[in-house]
Amino acid sequence: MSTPDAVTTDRAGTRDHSTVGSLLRLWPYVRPVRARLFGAAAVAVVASCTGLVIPLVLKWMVDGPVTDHDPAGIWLGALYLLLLGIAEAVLFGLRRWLVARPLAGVEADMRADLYRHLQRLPVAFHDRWASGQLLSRGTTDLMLLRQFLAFPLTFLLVNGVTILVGVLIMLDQEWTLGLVLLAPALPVMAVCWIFERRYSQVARRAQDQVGDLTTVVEESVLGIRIIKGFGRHRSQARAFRELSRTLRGTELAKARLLASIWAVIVTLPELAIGAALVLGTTQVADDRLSAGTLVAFLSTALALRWPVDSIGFLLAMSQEAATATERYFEVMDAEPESPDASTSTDPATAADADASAAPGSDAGPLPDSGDGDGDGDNNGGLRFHGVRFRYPDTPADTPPVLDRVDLHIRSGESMALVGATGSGKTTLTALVPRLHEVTSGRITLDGEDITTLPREELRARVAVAFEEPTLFSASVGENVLMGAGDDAGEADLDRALAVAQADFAHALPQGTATQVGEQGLSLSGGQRQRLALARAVVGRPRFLVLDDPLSALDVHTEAAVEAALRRVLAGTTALIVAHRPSTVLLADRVALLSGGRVTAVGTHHELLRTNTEYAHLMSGDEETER
Ligand SMILES: Nc1ncnc2c1ncn2[C@@H]1O[C@H](COP(=O)(O)OP(=O)(O)OP(=O)(O)O)[C@@H](O)[C@H]1O
Repeated sequence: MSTPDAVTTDRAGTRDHSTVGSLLRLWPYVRPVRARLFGAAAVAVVASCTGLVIPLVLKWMVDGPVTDHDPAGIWLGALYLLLLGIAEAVLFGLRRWLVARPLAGVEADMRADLYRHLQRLPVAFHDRWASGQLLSRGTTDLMLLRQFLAFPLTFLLVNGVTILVGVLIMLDQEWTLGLVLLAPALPVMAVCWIFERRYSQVARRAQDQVGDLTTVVEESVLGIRIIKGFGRHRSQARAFRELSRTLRGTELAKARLLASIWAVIVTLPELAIGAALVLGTTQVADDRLSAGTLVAFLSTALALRWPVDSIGFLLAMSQEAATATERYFEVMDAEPESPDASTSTDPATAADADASAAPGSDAGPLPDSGDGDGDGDNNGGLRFHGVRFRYPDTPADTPPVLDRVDLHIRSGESMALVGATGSGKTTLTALVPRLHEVTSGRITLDGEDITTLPREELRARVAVAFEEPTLFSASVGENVLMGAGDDAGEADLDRALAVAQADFAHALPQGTATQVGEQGLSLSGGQRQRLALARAVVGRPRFLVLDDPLSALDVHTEAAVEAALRRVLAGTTALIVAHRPSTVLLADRVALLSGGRVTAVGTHHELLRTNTEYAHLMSGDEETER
């Protein structure tokens, strides 16, 4: 998994879209609600322009009823102003009502798509990406996008139109004063342009740092036992503080940029209004301008203050939304698991596959794997043919983890896989359900190449249980039945629990309906392992791949589990990663993985006699076993 820092620099370096270009990618999600969004924008434009009529009513009042001392006219003018104010408020309320529901829907759809996509991305992607980065994309970034669609998107348009209409009204009132007010337009636009470029970089940095911070929090919560156990809370807190200080620095840089653009955007127009006021007053004194016109002019200028002032933070929010869009699509653009009936999409993988001269490699006939079983049944069971595997992210010149692995587990047989730590046992088991794609060679189930099977079917045939059992926040029963089809019921659950020697589940406070917490933390390691095993067997799989799933069990429970497994799953072909002789003895035969290859296959006792490496690996617990 990448370090948080690596993720930050990595992702920040990928920016090559303009703000508008990035935001346009939201269109497919916005399309279904475009009518409401455009309707809301139109309503907001009308509401905002309604506000601009108020200065015109004021002009009419000053030059008319006020000058003529006509109280009835003044009351009428006041009524107009009241009605205009109410209309403006109602229209803005209507705008909010129009967008609230559809935009919540857009956010929910994008989140659902992200979640669905994450499920379809290969394990290699998840190995590479820090979970906090994914979490922050699914939460903070999507929230920023909804806010952008609800507010800055509309108001950049509304304020633009309002400013345009306001300027036209002012030019119409008195063009000389209008030009004075227009003078700051060019410098303000130049500042906005510079701001947009600078802000985009800091915004990206800040959002990546939020992802890094989320990763640290998540890891600290998940690893709280380790942190406490090793007394690492201080160093963990220090790491968190440092990241959080860095984020604070970035946020302050954002604030500084925002403050400087705000200073320019507010100051220049204010100076222009001041200048127009002086100029207008002299014109009124010289009788070249009516007092009402000056009042209307200045009221319009003041009414435009908010639309102009808000441009700074509307641009900032848009920039953050563009960054959020980029971050969202970085995940969405990642290639999902290669489609069924094909091999890896990794170019290095393809090159390797071409270059491979391994026996049994792609497209050739399936020769005897040379496993020495001599049974003549080449196709039954689970078979590895010249399998070679290198992790996609490792440099091309590093030796592959697995190199020309040939192994045949006969139908109905259980094979233990033994090897030194780091020899690639877990990696080999992950290839069977296609959690990773072989670099070259092939794996067959009853003669069928696994790459020709739809993934769903493959994973229904092959059940897996890993050493580190993950339980979800659901009931015990739901966790176990995850391993079976929708039609599985209580009887299947009870049978699976019995096979996995997990009858303790019935004694839990609410029996199998008891909720187990995040990762089943309320259960012991051995209990969790047994539930994970029950999940693996509940669907009566034809093939079972167990990555040392009994490591947390005592020898007696382990023997009971295996005896039950043998009885109930008589027709199942199993590959079981084993570290202890007690586990190895439960299998029919043992394969030794060494230097990326299967170097010996035989029974436990045969290998003990004939293979020194095996004998060495098995020594230790050996004596207790005999
Ligand atoms: N996602 C990964 N990316 C790159 N290399 C990896 C990845 N996962 C494992 N490796 C490397 O592959 C090699 C084999 O690892 P693997 O987990 O398969 O060994 P193992 O035999 O199961 O070990 P153990 O007995 O300790 O569980 C190791 O050198 C490991 O560092």
